[in-house]
Formats: sequence, C-alpha cells, structure tokens
Amino acid sequence: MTMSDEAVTVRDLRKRYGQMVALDGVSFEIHRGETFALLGPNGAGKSTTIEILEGYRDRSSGEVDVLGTDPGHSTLAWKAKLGIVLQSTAEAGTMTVTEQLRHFAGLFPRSRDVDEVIDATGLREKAKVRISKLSGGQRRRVDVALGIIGRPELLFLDEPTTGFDPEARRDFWSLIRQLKAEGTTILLTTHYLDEAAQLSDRAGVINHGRLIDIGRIDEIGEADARVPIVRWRDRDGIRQRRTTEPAALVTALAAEFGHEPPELEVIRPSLEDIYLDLVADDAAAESAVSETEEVVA
Ligand SMILES: Nc1ncnc2c1ncn2[C@@H]1O[C@H](COP(=O)(O)OP(=O)(O)OP(=O)(O)O)[C@@H](O)[C@H]1O
Repeated sequence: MTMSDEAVTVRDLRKRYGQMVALDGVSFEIHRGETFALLGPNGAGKSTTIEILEGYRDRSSGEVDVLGTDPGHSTLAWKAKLGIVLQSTAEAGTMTVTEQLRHFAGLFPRSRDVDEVIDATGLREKAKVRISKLSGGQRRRVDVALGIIGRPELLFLDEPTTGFDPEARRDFWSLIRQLKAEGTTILLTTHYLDEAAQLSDRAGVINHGRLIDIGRIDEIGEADARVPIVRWRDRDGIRQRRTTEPAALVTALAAEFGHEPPELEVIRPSLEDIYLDLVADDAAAESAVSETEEVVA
C-alpha cells in the first residue's frame, strides 16, 4: 500500500448550522510534512473546518480524508496520530503542569519525554505549579505542550499564540520549526499574519465560508498586490510609487536629489497588507453582486 502524499484532502466541504451557511464548498489539500495556514476574518469558517478535520464536528456534505481516514468514522489509533490545540483553553484543573503532561503522555503509544516538552514550551519554572494558578499565556503554553506530547503526525493549532508575549511567540516559532524539521504536518490558524508568513509553506484564505485564495505564502494575492512601494519626501511632502524595479527608481531619485532622498524607504507589502487587500476585494465583489441582485429584484 502506498501512503498518500496528502495528509489532508478536503473536497467541496459544506457545513450549515440551521439556516446559517458556515462552509460553502471548500476544497484544499495539505501535503505531508508541510505547514499550512488557514487565514480569514472572524466568523469566516476556520474553526468549523478544523473541527470537522479533527472529527469533533459533523459536516453537512463533501469529502474529507485526514491521514487516510474519514474523521466522521474515526478510530482511537487514528486519534493518537493527531495533536490538537483548540482555540479555547481547556479547563484548568488542580493538577500541576508536570502531572497533567505525565497523564496525557500515558495515553499515547509514542509520547515525547515530559521534561523535554516542558523545556520546549518554556514551562520549566512553572512545572510544579497547579494549572489553575497560571496566567492566560502560560496556560496557552500548557495547551501547546499537551498538543505535542503524543508526537503527532498531524498537529492542529487553532490560534495557538493568542495571549503570548513577544518573546514567548518567538520561542513558539522555534518549537514549530523543530516539529516541522521532524516531519510533522501542521495546520495553523492565526490572526497574526507575520506568524503565518514566518511558519507556513502555503496558506488558504477563507471568507464567508468560501476559499478565496490558496497558494505558497509568497504567491498569495494578486501579483499587483506584491509590487514594492518606494516612498520618499520631496518639497510637497511624502510621495510614494509602486514599481517592480525599485532599485532603478531609487537610483533615479538619488541622481535627481544629488544626495540620499529624504526619508527614503523601499517597502515590500507584508502578508498582512496582501491579505487585507484580498479580503477587501472579496467584500467589494460581494456587494457588487448584491447590488445587481437588488436591481433585478
Ligand atoms: N455551534 C454553532 N452554531 C451556530 N453557528 C455557529 C456555530 N459555530 C460557529 N457558528 C457560525 O459559523 C460561522 C463560522 O464560525 P467559525 O467559528 O468557524 O469561524 P472562524 O473563522 O473560526 O472565526 P474566528 O476567527 O472568530 O475564530 C460563524 O458565523 C459562526 O457564528
């Protein structure tokens, strides 16, 4: 039997909550070993998608394959291959960090060393503290520790670094890179676009339950949206121009000024800029459609 190159395959996935259409025909794949970011505004359908893939939520229709299994018909052996960090922090029990991790480690056939996970998630100083006594960001680290303790083949991270301070976020990024180097497939949702850009190979952008773009992180968005911006100050104020040849423009400006142009910057649009353009364009297209519909009605 050959193992599929895809860790996850989703075809025409639909989900309704009563009358509310949360997913309206979403299709994508996640290759084995890659880190894939699912991006989108609040309420776009990211958690719904992830929860269906995890087997926590039924779908209305469509096909889903996760590590060779339909999550709607999961087995314990399949569940043991997943690592899950849910959006909401789990109930803080009376156990200490170490006790909780030892307990979970015992549930998996190939679990990681508890001390190793405590160090990797920056919880050493809090190892003997009850989880109920931890700060929000520290509890989130426990969630991440619990997600990786079972050495998952596929790790789901739903807004994993919410509440982390900047240093903790950087530490988390190194941990994710290490897991990726070990071959872990990762599905990440985050509202921190710099995080998605740092960690992911590819991303899908979801809006109102539809996938509006998918591709390599450096290919997301229209080509125009990635054109660099050259900005400088002249007598009239700040000026800027988009150009595919920023070096030529900077050289021309330097010649014109006879010295370094004041406040010169060459800006490459960030993933966040590109993402905001994409979602705004989608909203504009939707309102254009509804205007047409109104005229027809
Ligand atoms: N259990 C539920 N019952 C009814 N509607 C729901 C339920 N869960 C989610 N929804 C609705 O489905 C839509 C998609 O929600 P979902 O949680 O998947 O979005 P999201 O992209 O994860 O958002 P966020 O970034 O805020 O976490 C939203 O409009 C939400 O209100």
